[in-house]
Amino acid sequence: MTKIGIIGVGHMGSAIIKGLKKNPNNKIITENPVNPCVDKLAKELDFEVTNTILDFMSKRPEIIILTTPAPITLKIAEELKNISKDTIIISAAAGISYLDLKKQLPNNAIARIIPNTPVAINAGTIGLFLSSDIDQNIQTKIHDFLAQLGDVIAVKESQLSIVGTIGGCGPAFVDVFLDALGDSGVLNGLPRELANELASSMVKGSASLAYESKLAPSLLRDQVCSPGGTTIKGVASLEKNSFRHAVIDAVNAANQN
Ligand SMILES: NC(=O)C1=CN([C@@H]2O[C@H](COP(=O)(O)OP(=O)(O)OC[C@H]3O[C@@H](n4cnc5c(N)ncnc54)[C@H](OP(=O)(O)O)[C@@H]3O)[C@@H](O)[C@H]2O)C=CC1
Ligand SMILES: O=C(O)[C@@H]1CCC=N1
Repeated sequence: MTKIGIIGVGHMGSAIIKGLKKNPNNKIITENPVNPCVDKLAKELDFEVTNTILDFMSKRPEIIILTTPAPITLKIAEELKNISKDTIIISAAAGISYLDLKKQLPNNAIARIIPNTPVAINAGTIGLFLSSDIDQNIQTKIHDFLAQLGDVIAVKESQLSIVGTIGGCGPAFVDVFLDALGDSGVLNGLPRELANELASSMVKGSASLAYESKLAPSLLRDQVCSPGGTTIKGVASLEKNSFRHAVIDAVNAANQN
């Protein structure tokens, strides 16, 4: 049994809990200000809730994941200063540096991650930064622990921001695309539910083909565009409307910390 502590049961914290609960060997203890929604979720998913850091620390979690709003994450880290030095700390707070976290918790192994909401179904993309001063066995333990939530992409800390923007913010950009695809189905007479199912199934399959084949997206696109056919007309329309530039611009806008 691994005792995992989650501080901050909001959107990201909840998604991580859902993913971790698939493994019966994970025992989840959380800390969050009193919130009936968190208590309701705790009943549904069967995890423990505490409302103070002191109470939380008394449960002796082996691994702590910080999914609190970025601006208060260092304050939370400071409140954890009496935690056992063997406790592994994993911060999901975007933009909070390793050195700043290390100043608060100098004796603990600390990892920075940028996960994404698909961790809820163990299909996440998790950008990971591990400092080279962390013992190799602990690095492996952290990597293996996170792998139960999805694909772990280990990078330098300087790369974590863009990795987090594409991997962490990306689901929202894909959701905008899915929503627009659904609208186009409804515009052409499909019921909304069917249109949304069609759109998400198509994106799931296209992403899996790109991921598994490792072919460049431009080659996969060429395989769909029959000469003089319908798809190339749609692709030309996307180009006319600066679709690719809009995507690049969205990532750059989100990546400005
Ligand atoms: N959402 C995402 O997809 C991703 C988020 N992240 C990171 O995760 C973190 C949380 O984001 P997100 O889940 O979206 O935000 P939410 O606002 O949904 O969740 C934040 C949670 O933290 C709780 N909280 C606030 N203050 C405290 C405190 N003092 N002690 C304990 N818990 C507290 C809030 O409680 P309450 O509201 O009940 O008061 C809330 O449940 C951020 O640092 C963000 O950068 C990283 C990658 C992806
Ligand atoms: O919107 C945010 O700030 C967080 C970080 C990555 C995804 N969500």
